[in-house]
Amino acid sequence: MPDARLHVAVIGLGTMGPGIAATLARGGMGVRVHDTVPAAIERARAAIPQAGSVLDRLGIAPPDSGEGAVSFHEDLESAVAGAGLVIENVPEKVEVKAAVYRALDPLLPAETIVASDTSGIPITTLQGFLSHPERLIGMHWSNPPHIIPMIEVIAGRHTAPATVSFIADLVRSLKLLPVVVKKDVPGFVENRILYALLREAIDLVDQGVIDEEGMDTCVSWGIGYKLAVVGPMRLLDMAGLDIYQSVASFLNADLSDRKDVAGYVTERARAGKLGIKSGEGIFPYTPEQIRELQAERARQLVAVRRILEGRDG
Ligand SMILES: NC(=O)C1=CN([C@@H]2O[C@H](COP(=O)(O)OP(=O)(O)OC[C@H]3O[C@@H](n4cnc5c(N)ncnc54)[C@H](O)[C@@H]3O)[C@@H](O)[C@H]2O)C=CC1
Ligand SMILES: Cc1ncc(C(=O)O)c(C(=O)O)c1O
Repeated sequence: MPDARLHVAVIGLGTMGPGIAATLARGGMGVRVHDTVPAAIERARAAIPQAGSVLDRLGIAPPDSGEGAVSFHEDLESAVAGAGLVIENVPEKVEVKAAVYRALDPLLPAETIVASDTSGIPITTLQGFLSHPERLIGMHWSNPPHIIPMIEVIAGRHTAPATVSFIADLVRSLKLLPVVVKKDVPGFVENRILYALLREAIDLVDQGVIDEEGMDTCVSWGIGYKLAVVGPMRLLDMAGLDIYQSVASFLNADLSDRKDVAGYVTERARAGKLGIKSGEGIFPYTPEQIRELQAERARQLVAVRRILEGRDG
């Protein structure tokens, strides 16, 4: 069972790392953060307290022992020294993660747990790059990680049951929601659902059935809004399995089943249009718009979560 004296190393300080570090520190854990890019470490020095202020608005208080300290490390060795848990948050490329695990191997005792925040690389694949694979596990947070309470916990073929229990208990100790995924399939559960939805959304925009703004309004104020309150399996009962059977009997055959990535995405990515991180993707963003957008999204997500948790409204 993890306790507040646990020291956690967070490796990779891009989109996900700072929010994860802030959440762990608010849980009372000592957190050491590392990135190979000094500028990312410097950005994290501001991003972590910003995430902490959102945790304040969520009403998430530290334990009686107080908030954990966060320290910033340009070298991997000092970041992981004494860590009971290492959370890997480097880019979603097997070779990049493999290089991190090879670098970690000589630095970690055999019992130190390594948790990957991978979006969907099978954990069993990653276990091929780290000694003592029984201590490697998937711990898939969602963006923004300091706000979304659900964390997928995924065992690879070699992950020890005690490792699964440790991570699930740690998530609960943070007052978050662990979901133990029973099979190590690509994309686990959340991203298989999300990527099926995104594939269909992109296809419909690409076909001219709807434009980008209309798509976002349709999904956010329709099914997205409803799914925040009624999960898909309960929704089947709410709509009626007879209705689902009738609609699916003709619709399933018409849904996108493409196996590649749509040109709508690859063309933009090739042009360097990656989204907020590059100032333009599907939509253009000025730095001020990005700040306003991220602040407004945090405000709205906090308000919705407080209502769903029964604390407001
Ligand atoms: N962006 C998202 O919405 C989500 C991403 N994830 C997953 O989390 C992981 C990280 O994703 P992002 O934070 O979005 O990536 P990112 O590209 O924003 O950040 C990755 C960070 O890792 C650093 N890095 C690269 N190689 C490194 C190394 N060898 N050692 C230390 N740091 C290194 C980079 O400098 C960068 O700051 C990926 O596996 C991703 O699939 C999970 C949930 C959501
Ligand atoms: C587009 C996209 N891809 C992956 C993830 C993830 O959860 O890994 C997310 C997310 O919302 O966190 C995402 O939006």
